[in-house]
Amino acid sequence: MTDTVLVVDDDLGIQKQLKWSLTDYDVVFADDHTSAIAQLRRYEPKVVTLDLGLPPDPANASEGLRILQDIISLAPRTKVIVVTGNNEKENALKAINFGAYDFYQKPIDSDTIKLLVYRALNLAKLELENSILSKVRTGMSRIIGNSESIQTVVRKAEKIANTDVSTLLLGESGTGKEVFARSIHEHSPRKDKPFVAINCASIPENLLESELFGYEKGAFTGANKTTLGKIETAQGGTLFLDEIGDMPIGLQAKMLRFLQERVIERVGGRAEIPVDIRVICATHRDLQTMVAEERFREDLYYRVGEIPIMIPPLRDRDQDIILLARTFLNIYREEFNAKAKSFSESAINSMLAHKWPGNIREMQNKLKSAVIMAEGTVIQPDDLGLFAVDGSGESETLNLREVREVAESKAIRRAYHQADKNMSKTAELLGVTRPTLYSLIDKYHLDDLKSSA
Ligand SMILES: Nc1ncnc2c1ncn2[C@@H]1O[C@H](COP(=O)(O)OP(=O)(O)OP(=O)(O)O)[C@@H](O)[C@H]1O
Repeated sequence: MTDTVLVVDDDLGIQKQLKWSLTDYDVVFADDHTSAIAQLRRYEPKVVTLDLGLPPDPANASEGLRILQDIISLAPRTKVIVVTGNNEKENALKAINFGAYDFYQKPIDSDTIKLLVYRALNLAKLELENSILSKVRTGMSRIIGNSESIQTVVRKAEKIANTDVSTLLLGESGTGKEVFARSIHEHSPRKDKPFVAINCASIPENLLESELFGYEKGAFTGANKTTLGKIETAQGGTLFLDEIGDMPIGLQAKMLRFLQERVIERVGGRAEIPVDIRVICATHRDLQTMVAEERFREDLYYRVGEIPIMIPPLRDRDQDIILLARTFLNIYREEFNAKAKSFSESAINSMLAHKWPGNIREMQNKLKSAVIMAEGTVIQPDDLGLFAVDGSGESETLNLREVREVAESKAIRRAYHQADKNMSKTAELLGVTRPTLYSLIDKYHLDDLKSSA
């Protein structure tokens, strides 16, 4: 089948020229926003050439950039080659920043454009193949993210999915611990059996035992019938104990026995009931410190954490921030039938600069309200409740103290990752002493750097 190339240009002469140059392809045309989007939907071209100077604003690039953003948000895999006039380098760079594949300047040279289209098409095909392959290969499709940090964790999770070792998922709130637990279950031999989740922090202490272990009729006032606990209902499958660090110390001994001997007794019962389940635990607490402070049993700590997995915070996942934001934008746009379709450059920069203390859950909340609140089709930093920042990640504020804080925090974070989280090396890279580094970390509340030091 011949590949289709969409040419968006209002100049008939150029349309003709491109048609003659691109004889190996089916070339279809559009000359404004509406027809461009209609052709995109109809032909789903892998490659688009787009003139930036289009009506109603042919002298500027605004309409072209708007079309570009819409193409990228509707069909992110499309390779858009932007055509600009002379001396429009700034717009060309802007376009690349918005996700254009490449640009070239008029006048059009037949051989150059042929080569560009050929290469763009090859790349688009390769990416498509790769994405199909990687879906088959990794399968953990619930987990969105291409960054090295998240892919490393996915690979670990895939390896342990086939085993029955107890896994302890560590990470800040909202980083996706439950998503990982479910994915591990779905990729394990237990996948056709139940996945049962219980949050130890959300159930009052006096109820947690019966919730987990079940109870016999008459075990306590109100126990009218024998009731299975979460552990028994997970029989054959996986039990996910979220916020294990919040388990009362009194219950930890009973938990340990269940994990060691794989038998339980219901509350008020005597019979030992054998259970065959995989256990995955999670916590955002520092269990090692809790062990040192005798708030968490050491033997239980080793039992639940045979293999600990650290899920990185969102701020350490590079471009995944944008990938996730685009994904949630598409989901919420459909859910709320809203018109917001893309992000302004400043919104993208502000998301990349934000620390995301609430991680992916915070991003979901911010995007939901931005999609609902945005006035136009393009989401601005304001809609997200974020400060506008420019391309270098610097805050637009003129307050020198804030400017310094943003710049220094960013440099510290970069050095820290470049130094592989080694504090001495980080200090060296920054040209400060270790004590100075620690005091800056305190001053700017970069707490996550401190805890993993
Ligand atoms: N990589 C990801 N791709 C897509 N969605 C994700 C990803 N990680 C998390 N989410 C979504 O983010 C939300 C929070 O994830 P989840 O509940 O798993 O986090 P958590 O670490 O268990 O949080 P908490 O510690 O507060 O319980 C969920 O709606 C989840 O679907």
